[in-house]
Amino acid sequence: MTAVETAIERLSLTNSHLNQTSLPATNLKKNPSVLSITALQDPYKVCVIGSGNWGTTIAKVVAENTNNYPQLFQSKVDMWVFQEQIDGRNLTDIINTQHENVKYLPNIKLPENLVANPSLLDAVNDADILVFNIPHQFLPRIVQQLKGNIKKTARAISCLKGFEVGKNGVQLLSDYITDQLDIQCGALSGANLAPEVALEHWSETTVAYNLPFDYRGEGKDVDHKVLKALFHRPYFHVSVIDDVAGVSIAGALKNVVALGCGFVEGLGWGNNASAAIQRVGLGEIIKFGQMFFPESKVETYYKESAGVADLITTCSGGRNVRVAKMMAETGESAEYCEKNLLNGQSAQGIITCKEVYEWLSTCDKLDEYPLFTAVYRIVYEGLPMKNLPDMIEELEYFNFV
Ligand SMILES: NC(=O)c1ccc[n+]([C@@H]2O[C@H](COP(=O)([O-])OP(=O)(O)OC[C@H]3O[C@@H](n4cnc5c(N)ncnc54)[C@H](O)[C@@H]3O)[C@@H](O)[C@H]2O)c1
Ligand SMILES: O=P(O)(O)OC[C@H](O)CO
Repeated sequence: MTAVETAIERLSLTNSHLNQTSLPATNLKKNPSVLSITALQDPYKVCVIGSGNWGTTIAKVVAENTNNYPQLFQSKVDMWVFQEQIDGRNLTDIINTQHENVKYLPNIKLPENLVANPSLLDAVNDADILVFNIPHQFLPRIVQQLKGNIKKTARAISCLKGFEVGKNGVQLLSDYITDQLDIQCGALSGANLAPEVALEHWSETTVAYNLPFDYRGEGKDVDHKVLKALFHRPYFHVSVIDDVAGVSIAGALKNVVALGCGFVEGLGWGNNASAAIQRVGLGEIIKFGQMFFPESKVETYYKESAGVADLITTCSGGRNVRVAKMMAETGESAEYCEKNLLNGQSAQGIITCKEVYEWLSTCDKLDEYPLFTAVYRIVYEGLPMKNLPDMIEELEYFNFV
């Protein structure tokens, strides 16, 4: 036997288990763990505020689970819909009869216990859990309407990706909801392109929530187990953690990085350039978290779906990258491309890069965030995209003496 034949035989022996097809399943995967959870006398009523591409998708996820766990949740889920007319019919009527959101999530069958409601105050009436899911530019007006009209004991989860920048400086949207409505609010974010989740293609997400000081105890209040039951599906795997800041920062800022990736993609520069933008972007995301939200944990950015996984998926196929690519290919403005490409949906990076720029400018920190600054200047000041490498790199030149 030659040395090569010996090596091949050894390799095939070592790998022989790979050819076995009859191994018991328990040898291939971890035993599933079981969460024990207290059944409730008054199951929680859940309301989803928003009905866009992600709003409708997460409402579908939630309604499937409220149907599954009658010990925990009332089956009916109200989804507040910003009313609009589609071919002369109310969008809410179409959703409630066809069980499909024909404008924002076409061709996806919605559960019948998901009810579209055009009245915000009626939808939130008596709700114990509020799931916020709207483009964040509309949040201030919505919380104004909710003030004094929600249950005092309600808890909330924000699925929004963005910041509130105002007189309180830069704020997480979950903190803004807590401040405005005096209810505890966590965050859900992950590598979750809505069309894929809606088709029930497997993905992961991260839910972050802290028990409030007035936590009423297990079986009486929302906790990590309740949130897992509300959001986890066989195709949508949920990890529940405490780091609300890390989850929210990563979710908001990856949209700015995705615009940068869209620019280089539209210029035809390929995958290497996109990877370079993501590398610099991840660094600026982590630095932003450590500088302005020191309670956020660095490990969230690389361990959780809300971190680098969301950055990768958004920069591969999200709406922000598509809008920026069209800007590069056509020379049109961000607003024009968003309007013409997205049929009423939003690319949140366009607003977020402005908010971040204003905040960094206030803090005199623009120099430390060259990518975020460059993206803003390209979108709002028309700087040439082809200068992006120079804008984000500290080049060292040779000086011959
Ligand atoms: N789409 C995704 O893949 C995805 C995934 C994860 C997270 N998110 C985040 O979820 C949030 C919501 O995104 P989306 O995809 O559900 O929304 P979207 O981008 O589809 O926006 C459309 C929604 O905005 C609503 N709207 C329009 N004008 C309004 C007004 N004046 N007042 C209130 N609502 C109005 C529309 O009715 C519709 O429900 C964003 O922060 C987004 O970043 C989106
Ligand atoms: O389509 P985008 O760019 O808004 O990104 C969608 C999600 O945030 C991806 O997780």
